[in-house]
Amino acid sequence: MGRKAQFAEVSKQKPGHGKKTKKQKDPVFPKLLVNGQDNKKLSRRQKQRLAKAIKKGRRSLSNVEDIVNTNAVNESSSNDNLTVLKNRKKRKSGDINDTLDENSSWLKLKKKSSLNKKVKSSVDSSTFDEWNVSTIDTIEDTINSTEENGIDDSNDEETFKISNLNEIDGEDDSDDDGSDNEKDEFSSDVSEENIDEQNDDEDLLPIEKENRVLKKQKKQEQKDAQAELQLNIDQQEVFQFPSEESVATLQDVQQRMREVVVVLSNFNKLRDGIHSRKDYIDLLKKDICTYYSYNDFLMDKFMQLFPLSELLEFLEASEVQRPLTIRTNTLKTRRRDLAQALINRGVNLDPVGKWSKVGLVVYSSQIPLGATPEYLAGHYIIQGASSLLPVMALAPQENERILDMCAAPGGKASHISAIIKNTGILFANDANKDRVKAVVGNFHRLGIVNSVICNYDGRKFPEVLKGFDRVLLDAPCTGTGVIAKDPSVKTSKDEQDIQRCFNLQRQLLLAAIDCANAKSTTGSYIVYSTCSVLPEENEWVIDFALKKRNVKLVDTGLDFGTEGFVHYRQHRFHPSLKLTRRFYPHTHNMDGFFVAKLKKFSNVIPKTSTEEENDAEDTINNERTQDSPTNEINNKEPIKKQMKEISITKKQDNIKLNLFKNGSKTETTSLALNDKDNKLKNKTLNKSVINSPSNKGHSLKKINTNKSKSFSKDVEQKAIQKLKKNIATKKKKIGTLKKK
Ligand SMILES: C[S@@+](CC[C@H](N)C(=O)[O-])C[C@H]1O[C@@H](n2cnc3c(N)ncnc32)[C@H](O)[C@@H]1O
Repeated sequence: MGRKAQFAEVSKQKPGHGKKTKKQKDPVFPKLLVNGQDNKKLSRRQKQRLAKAIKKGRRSLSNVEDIVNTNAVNESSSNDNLTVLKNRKKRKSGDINDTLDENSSWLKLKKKSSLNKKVKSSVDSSTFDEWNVSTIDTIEDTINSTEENGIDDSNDEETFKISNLNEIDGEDDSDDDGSDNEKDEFSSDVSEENIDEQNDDEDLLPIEKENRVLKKQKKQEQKDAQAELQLNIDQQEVFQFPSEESVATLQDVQQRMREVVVVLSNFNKLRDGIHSRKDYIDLLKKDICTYYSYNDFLMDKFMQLFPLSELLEFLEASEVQRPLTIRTNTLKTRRRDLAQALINRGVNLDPVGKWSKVGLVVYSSQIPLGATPEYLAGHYIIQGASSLLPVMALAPQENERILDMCAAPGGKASHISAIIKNTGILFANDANKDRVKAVVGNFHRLGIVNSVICNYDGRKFPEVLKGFDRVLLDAPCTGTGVIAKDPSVKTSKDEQDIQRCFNLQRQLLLAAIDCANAKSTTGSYIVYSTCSVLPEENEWVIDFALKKRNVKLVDTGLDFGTEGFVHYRQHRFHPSLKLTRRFYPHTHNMDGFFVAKLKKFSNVIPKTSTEEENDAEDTINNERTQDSPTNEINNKEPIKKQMKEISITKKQDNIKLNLFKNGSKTETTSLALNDKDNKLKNKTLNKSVINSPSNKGHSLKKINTNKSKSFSKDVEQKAIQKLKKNIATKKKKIGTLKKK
């Protein structure tokens, strides 16, 4: 039964009836079995499998011995094997001619192929027994000599022996045809590896596979680094400015961005001599906007905020979503138990960092994290790592009265409740009715029972309720720190949005301060936070509050993050602003965030500021206030004009004297130096102190000559005259100093 081997030469296969007979050839047995000869050459795959199998020690010793025997070489005894090994070593060291061993009659090595070297090196470093090593070499040498000497396969005995080995191994060669043999080259290490890996992959544990992937990545990184190095070398040549007509692909744009950054980093040396620094910066800005899809306005803002190299890092990080994090609800479970429960469900997670005891970072999950039984039971809430920071800074205490002024959807508010263990009372407020519903849902799920959820405009909250021990203001903002989450920010923001935001933020912050009780025995702290990286929405707002209320900045208690700005471009903020904290996606691997902690030391609201607050409220309808940051930052014309009106002296003697002259004399507002000898001013001009960091010991008092009814016209005139005199003397002094 079955098909019979055709020992006679059959030139053509006869077509049969069935499918099998059409496809399958008659079995062919090695010719050696018939007449001791075989002209079948080994395919590359066969050779690889052979070498690998031996290397792995898969083949039994006897099989290999058989092969060696059939090679007609006297290597059956262990002594002989030793000899082969010795010869191999000698060949390596060049002590003997490659063909001086007993195989010299057929083993003629001219040069070693890459595979040969590769297998040898890997075998050398392995722990396989020496016998196998020598055998591999012998066989590989056979392969190489066969190929490289171009020995006629049909007459070659050893070739048969290797093919024989394949048959012993029982491997199916049906996929190896003649064309395979023609392509038989051992030149590409990479393809070798790939094939090796494919074969090996089946045997590997998942962790080993991951390790392999990591190694691959490392290799790729090395290659990239090399390419970058080359790029840097190339960039030593002068960068060619693109012509206006030239059309660039996205790749060209990316390359050009890097090149321009390099030129700008060493401008004098690397510039082309034709274009100015501004030309380069403009080109870079244009390219960045094209590449990352930002509008000009926001890119200007970021370019003012970050040095160029950091800017690219920030933009790159803003393209990638931050790792998903969850917060353990300690009202219901412990982090360890939650982690274990989620791991059991196939979630791959870790603690978020040493700085948090409740955060877990989730690398991968086989189930949606918003639908696990643990989630539904309220054991955790999905919350960005940076969202934990403001509540940590607030450090709420049990039994306190706490207000979260902008609470929806309730992530931070529920964190507060968990920390104070459902004691005291938490007011969770939000102006948006629909979003308040989310607070209700979350609080139910998380088991929060100490809260009052309300729906007021935060600016009006002091009229509703005051006297809180702590207030959290997680203010609405432009969201420039969370671009990865909401890429629409890239193109949707303009100057008006920022202005609208910081006006609202300033008013909300003043209201939050007014809600706090300075006489609280446990607190009287206000934490202000935003997910924006723009100073207009952060330092600027805090600086404003420092001037308008009896508050001071205190340490946030967060031991990481970068310090807030004290200087930003031409602007100077109160020095204590370095106590605030900034977080960036590119440096802290979390959303861009800002956190400031204020302590209220008096419930008295400085009187003069009410008028300005009203002014600020007016600006919510898109009017610009005098100290509007965007006004000063973006509109260079008003700054110059203002400077001309205000600036009288600067720096040299560390005193700033400012005089406002807006139109007619009746509108005049003046700022005068509060010198000790200036009794006139001390007596009459007891208005709010302006906390300018540049005052350095001198306080400036504000005189509103028009509105102040407390002093006579006479005193008013005297004050102005004395002030003018002072200014003249200062000017003179400065003039002489400058001359010197
Ligand atoms: C950044 S979100 C707050 C996120 C919240 N703290 C949390 O952790 O889940 C800002 C919130 O401020 C609210 N909001 C905007 N204007 C407000 C106002 N005038 N008074 C109170 N809340 C306001 C928005 O509805 C929004 O829910």
